[in-house]
Order: sequence, then C-alpha cells, then structure tokens
Amino acid sequence: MSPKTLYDKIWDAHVVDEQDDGTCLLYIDRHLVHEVTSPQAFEGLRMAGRGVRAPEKTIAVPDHNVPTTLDREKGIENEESRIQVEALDKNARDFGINYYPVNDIRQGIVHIVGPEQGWTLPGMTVVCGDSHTATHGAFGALAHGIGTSEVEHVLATQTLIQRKGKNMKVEITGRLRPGVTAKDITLSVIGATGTAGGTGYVIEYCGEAIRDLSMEGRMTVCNMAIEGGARAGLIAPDEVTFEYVKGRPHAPKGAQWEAAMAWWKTLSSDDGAHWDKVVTLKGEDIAPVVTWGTSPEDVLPITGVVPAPEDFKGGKVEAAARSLDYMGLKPGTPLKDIKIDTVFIGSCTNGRIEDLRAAAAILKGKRVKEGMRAMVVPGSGLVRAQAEEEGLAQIFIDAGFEWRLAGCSMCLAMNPDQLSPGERCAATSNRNFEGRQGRGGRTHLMSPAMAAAAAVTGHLTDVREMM
Ligand SMILES: CC(C)[C@H](C(=O)O)[C@@H](O)C(=O)O
Ligand code: SF4
Repeated sequence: MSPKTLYDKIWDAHVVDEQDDGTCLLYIDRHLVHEVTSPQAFEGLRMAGRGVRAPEKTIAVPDHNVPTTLDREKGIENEESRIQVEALDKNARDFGINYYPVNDIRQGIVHIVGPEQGWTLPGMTVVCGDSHTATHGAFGALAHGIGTSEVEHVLATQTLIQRKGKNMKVEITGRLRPGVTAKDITLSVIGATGTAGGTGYVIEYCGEAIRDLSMEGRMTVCNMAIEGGARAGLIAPDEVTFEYVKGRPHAPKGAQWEAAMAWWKTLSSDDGAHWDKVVTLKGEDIAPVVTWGTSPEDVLPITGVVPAPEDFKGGKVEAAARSLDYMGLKPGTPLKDIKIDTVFIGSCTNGRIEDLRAAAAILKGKRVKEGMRAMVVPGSGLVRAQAEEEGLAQIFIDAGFEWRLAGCSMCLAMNPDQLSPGERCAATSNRNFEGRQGRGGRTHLMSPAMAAAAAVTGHLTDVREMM
C-alpha cells in the first residue's frame, strides 16, 4: 500500500461512492447546525416531506445572533435575528436533533460547543454551514464548512458530495518564544502564504511547536486554516487529544473507547506520504503579531511599522492603499503607536478557557485604560462557568472589562455588539474585512494576551514588555 497522509486516511474511510470524474459521496459523522445557515435547509426538508436522516448525529446551537448581555432573556430586538433564532428552536424540536437552546449552560459558539461536549472526535468527518468548521480539524477530524443547500443535503442523507482536495503540510519547527501563542502561529502562516495560499488544499499542521500546543491552541490554529484559503486544517491526534476527549459527555466509553483508540492511533501521516505543497516556519522566528490592514494576511510583528503601498507588488499595491485609507493609518507609523478604542476578547478562535487565562494573566491587578470599552465574551456557558470558578471573571471585572454571556458577539456584526464608524478595536477573532465588526469599524487581529495588553495601555502593545 502506498503511504497516505492523515487526510487521505480519513477521506478513504468515508467514501461511499466515487464517480469516474472524481466526484465522491462522503459519509458525514457529525453535522453541527447554527441559526444563520439552516432555516432554508429545514424548510426544504419540510417541503419535500423528509426528516433528518441521523438526528442523533446532528447538533444545533444558536450563536451568531444571540445577545451576550446579561439581560438577554428579554429577547432579541432585531427582527431578522429573532426570526433566525426562533426558527432554529422550532426546527431543532420538530426534527428531534440534539439542541442547546440559548438558556442552556452548554450553549455557546458551535465550534466551541462541539469539542466541549465530545461530539467532535478524531477520524470523523464533521460539517457545519459555517466556514470556521475547520476548527474541529484540531482533533484529527476532517471538518468542512458547507453552504445552505449542502446543509439540506446532509440533513436529508447524512452524506456530502465532494471532490478530494490536495495535501499541504505546514510544519512549525522548534519551540515558541515567551509571549508567542497559537494565534501568532496561525496569523504568521497566513502572513507567509497569503489568503489564497491554501486554495484547493487541506492543510496538516505538524512539527514540534504544534505538538507542544494544548487542544485549545490547536483549535486556534485550525480555526484560521480557512482564512489561509484552505478547505480544512488538520492536526494528527495524540495523547493531548485523547486526554481532552476522554470523559466528555458524548465521547465513547468502555469497550467503545478502546476500539476507538485503536483506530485513532493509526491517524497520522505515513512516512513518505506525498505532499503537493510544503511550508515550513521556525517556531523561534515567530513574534507576537497584529494585523494592520483589512485582510488576515496583513500581518506584522508588533515591533514593525505600518507598511506603505509601494512595499507591495501587483494588485496588492492598490489593496494596501485602500486598506490603509479604511484603517486610517499612515505608512511608517510604529504599530505600537496605534491607539485603540475597544478590546474584544472572544470568538471561536480565542474564546476558550486557556485564552481567558492568558488574557487574565496580563490583566491581573491592572486597569483598562480610561475611556476605553473592553469586553470578554466566553465561547460557551461552560467556559464562562469555569472562568468564574477559577477567579478569572473577577480579574476581568476588576480590570474594567464587561463580563458577557456566550455567543459570537463582536466577531461579526450580526448582533448588538458592534463597532461604530471609525472605532478601532483590538480583537481576538479571525476576520478583519471592512465592516466585519460593524460599518466603518477598524479591526486589528491578535492573541488574547496581546489584546489584554492593549486594553491596559490604550494602544497596540508588545505583550512581552508586560510579562
Ligand atoms: C454566518 C456564517 C455563515 C459565517 C461563516 O461561514 O463563517 C460566520 O460564522 C463568519 O465567521 O463569518
Ligand atoms: S465566532 Fe466569529 S468566526 Fe466564529 S462562528 Fe461566530 S461569527 Fe464565525
């Protein structure tokens, strides 16, 4: 047998049918559903008089549109948002799928809830009508974002039509330096490869610096695979993975656990497997980074300066000029001199317990700079509860942060947490497009520790100076 990559192995184990032109039908192990991309899919099922093929493998949770303020039981003011959340509630109950409603402590961002509840397991195929489904690849699961018509197809058949992608290896060698985190890895990879660098590929992240990451950190890395253009991101499962999964509500138990482990231990790329593209970064070379522009590839070490359009080539010259104009930045300005108005800590990229710990470690005994707004939005109700138990919530509150309920919140402008025109935000989320956090809002992406440091000083800050 020829050597295979991890992607090849999971793919081969799930192919139900392959046509001569390479079109495949893949079996889907887990289908995660949120309120934004599912209403029409359920409507389609109703119209066709069909049910959900595997309700026990389908998990629904509202996240994008839910308010995260403490008074959210008052309901959703925006009509469109309210209709979506109500539709999910009705659909989940009518079709008998697993469901975490907004008042359930297990509610949260779908990509945080899936792993937390043990729905996401190594070797699985996982889909969701959401591009950041790549997050689940951290478990060595093949996790694709899909569109609404595909959501309907998966609901009805538990299969997905796909063509196989190419194999790309992203290796991070050696160790990270102090103050450098998973977020800096994933942003630096996109900085190096560009937002189109992964187009057509499934990325496997490997190397010592990846092995050294916790599951939380691995999820942060895979979460942004999509921002690098890839179809999915993967990390081979190991002891760290098994330890995280063990004992979770929907993880296998007893003899089933043993059987699962026997298969999970085979889930790594074979020596000599073929890679269509290889990118290597040295862990020691990665610095704490921030984005300066309106694309996740606009990444620089915090010690850098705002670039000039002429520093780029081709179409990027014009794009950079437009970015700088939108962001209100002048070439040559030290990144550390950029003043900010708002800090947002949360999202499926960085809303897990370890992220809150990292931010709290910087904030302990300090205050948010006068006049700024700062919020922490835990990724799930359980993350929130754990943070309260660990005393992190109190650190945030004492520092002057708002301590919110779980949801996507200010990651995107689909709920009341939005930036005003011109407002500048240090954000731990994954997208910085024009208007992403609100019309005219300006986003700088960074790690939770960097965002916390910026909250204290009021400008972009090198976290290493505060450690
Ligand atoms: C709303 C949803 C479909 C979207 C996505 O696909 O990623 C959102 O989660 C985002 O991050 O932009
Ligand atoms: S937290 Fe942000 S990136 Fe993640 S699913 Fe929600 S909107 Fe998308």
